[in-house]
Amino acid sequence: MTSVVLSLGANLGDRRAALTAAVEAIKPDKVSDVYETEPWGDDDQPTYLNLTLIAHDDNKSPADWLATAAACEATAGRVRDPNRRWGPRVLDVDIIAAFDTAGEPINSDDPTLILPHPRAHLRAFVLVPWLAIQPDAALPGRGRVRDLLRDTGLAADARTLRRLGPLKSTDHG
Ligand SMILES: Nc1ncnc2c1ncn2[C@@H]1O[C@H](COP(=O)(O)OP(=O)(O)OP(=O)(O)O)[C@@H](O)[C@H]1O
Ligand SMILES: Nc1nc2c(c(=O)[nH]1)N=C(CO)CN2
Repeated sequence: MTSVVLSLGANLGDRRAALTAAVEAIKPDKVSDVYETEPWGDDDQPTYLNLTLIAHDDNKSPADWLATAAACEATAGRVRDPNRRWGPRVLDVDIIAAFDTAGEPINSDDPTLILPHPRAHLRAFVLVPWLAIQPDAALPGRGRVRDLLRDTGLAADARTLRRLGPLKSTDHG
């Protein structure tokens, strides 16, 4: 069995619909509220809706989770622009961390699936929602999420996130 922490983001089209369809497909154990977040890495694009979730599956390997992520992105109609890194997208599903049955982190340096996600510790839009659903969350190799948000340059970024409430809520964009 693996459990995974996934970060979902959308900043094109019906952002909430894309997130909803993915969450329904993934059937997570816990889902954070939705946050509206400023674009990270490439400023010239619309704001994102982001959430973080925790899921488990007795039969899935990390590679199977990556296939699930890709299937959700394809269903949402994601088209990749090979010339633009961190550009806008209808849906992005990143695997932040994976854990085995004993709760031990699964590490990978295979470029098709790097675990834990190599940029997760730089992204308040991943860590703030994660901490909200798991107060003792720890990013393997980086320490407690609570400490990362308090002790690194992320604290300022964290304050720019706008919490919109649960995904199923009908208010907001
Ligand atoms: N932990 C991971 N989660 C998701 N994809 C990963 C991971 N590690 C490596 N990849 C690979 O990265 C490739 C590019 O992913 P993607 O286009 O979503 O990157 P990105 O979201 O633009 O940037 P970033 O990787 O910084 O989030 C994927 O096809 C996948 O094979
Ligand atoms: N706020 C925000 N910025 C991003 C996001 C995202 O999900 N949210 N995803 C990116 C590609 O991984 C690039 N930048």
